[in-house]
Amino acid sequence: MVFRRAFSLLQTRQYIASIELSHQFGRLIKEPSFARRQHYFSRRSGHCQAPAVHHLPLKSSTYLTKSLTRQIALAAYSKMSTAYDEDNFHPSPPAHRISPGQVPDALDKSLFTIQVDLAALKIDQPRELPLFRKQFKNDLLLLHSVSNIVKVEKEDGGKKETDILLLLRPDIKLDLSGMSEELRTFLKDRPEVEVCPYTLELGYDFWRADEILMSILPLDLLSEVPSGFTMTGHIAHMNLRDEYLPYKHIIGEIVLDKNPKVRTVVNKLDSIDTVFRTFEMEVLAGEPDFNVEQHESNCRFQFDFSKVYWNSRLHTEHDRLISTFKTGEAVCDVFAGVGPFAVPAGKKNVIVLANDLNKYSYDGMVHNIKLNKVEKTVIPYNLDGRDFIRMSRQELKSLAETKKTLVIPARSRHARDEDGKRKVEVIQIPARYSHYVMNLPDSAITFLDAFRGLHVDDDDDDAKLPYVHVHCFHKSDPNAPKPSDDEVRSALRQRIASALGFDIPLSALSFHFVRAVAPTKGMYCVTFLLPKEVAFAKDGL
Ligand SMILES: C[S@@+](CC[C@H](N)C(=O)[O-])C[C@H]1O[C@@H](n2cnc3c(N)ncnc32)[C@H](O)[C@@H]1O
Repeated sequence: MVFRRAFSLLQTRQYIASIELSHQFGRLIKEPSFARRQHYFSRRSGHCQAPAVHHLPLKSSTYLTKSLTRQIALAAYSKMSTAYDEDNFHPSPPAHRISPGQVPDALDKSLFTIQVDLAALKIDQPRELPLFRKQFKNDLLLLHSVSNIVKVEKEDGGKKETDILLLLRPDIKLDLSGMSEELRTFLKDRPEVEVCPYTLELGYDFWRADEILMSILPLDLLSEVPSGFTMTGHIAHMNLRDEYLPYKHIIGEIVLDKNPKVRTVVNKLDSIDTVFRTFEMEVLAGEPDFNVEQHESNCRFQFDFSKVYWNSRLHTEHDRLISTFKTGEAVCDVFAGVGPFAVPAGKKNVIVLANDLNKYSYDGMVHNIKLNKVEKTVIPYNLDGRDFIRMSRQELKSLAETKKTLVIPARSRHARDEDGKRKVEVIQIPARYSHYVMNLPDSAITFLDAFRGLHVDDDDDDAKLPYVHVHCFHKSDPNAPKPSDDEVRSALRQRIASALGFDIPLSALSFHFVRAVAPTKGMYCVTFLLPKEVAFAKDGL
């Protein structure tokens, strides 16, 4: 079947992004997903009027390689030769392409203004406006963030007057051509409703970041316009590819202008630090302020983004694991960062012993424990992960023996008992952990040997052992076919078995795919009950 995909000029730009996305995941693009995307984009943009279409004669089996993606994108974009398409109103800012040698210090925003000549109805009876808008809605200008009602002040013989204009679709002309029969008949019956000219100005504020970037970047850089970023507090964090670096400050300025919540735009300078998972960053635009406040899992986190690890894309993973922890259970968070697992779990009255080797992460965690009032349930440590696992068992045991219970006031001040006193929850401190969380995907598996013999001093060898949630990356060979799920699982099992010094069967492991970090690199969380053979191994510790 021939895969003929029609898409509008406006949608072309979204199309570039969506092809790129699908390409990254190496999927064959199928017609239904395109249809859904088209629907979404046209709804979102509001540019739904009679779209201009370009038929792409692609076969359904066409695999969109990077170069094909670019060719399609450029072919489609080259059709957007004029800033304003007469028949189909999908405006784009005028092109002012800059080259690497001529990058201006700042963007001249006045260059992005276009004027569009429209026909408008002069409404003599303002109370009729709602009626007009309803009855002739298909004849009216429909453009996101632009009102189709305009008030024009004028002076008539020293007297100030205001005309109310209702802007019509751009393909409707002053001679009434292009309008619906209904409106034409109406105007015949109501000669007092005049059709007059109106010049609409669309300036820098109107265009989206990707539209401006499309109009300034060289043609060969249009296939992956870098308007995407990850937000951490007020910081937009970009990951610009080398070819976009000459334009980095202009790109940063546009991102800053177009996203009201962004105060600082940074670019990652080098690959992630191997020990503490932090990275060097450069400020592209805005204030050089790295102290952020981020909200996640109903908690507030404050930290210096330049000194600690934080990834806003992990929030679903944080929530997923936190939802498996039950009130009164004990959790050991080996690589806790500034507390995205530990603090929300503590808020659920889960007892958490949380550790991070990075002094700044540890300080951030201590701060966030206080900020979220979880001092009773979350205990911070600043140790190496292996040492921490080894002492974790004894630490909880002594806590359970010395403190025995935690008395935690109800979070709500309004939760009162019959005597009017604030309600409290009394929690028995367990002697055993229910969960170990190990989110250091690059190397967490290599710490698993620390579990050998961890329970050897236990009196009761039948008591339930903890779940271990170990995060890890799986990298596949970019030149080989994509590995199957079974192949990935088997490879991860082998690494875990070798670190545990125990041939753990595949059936004892459960695998959760967290996210694709790169086309050939996936992040996983592997969960298993600590095997008895490991916990009671005589050769450990
Ligand atoms: C990927 S981050 C995860 C942080 C947090 N759990 C989260 O989900 O966002 C890994 C953390 O492990 C810490 N870390 C790295 N090596 C460590 C080690 N040997 N012992 C303890 N913590 C370590 C880093 O400082 C970093 O905060």
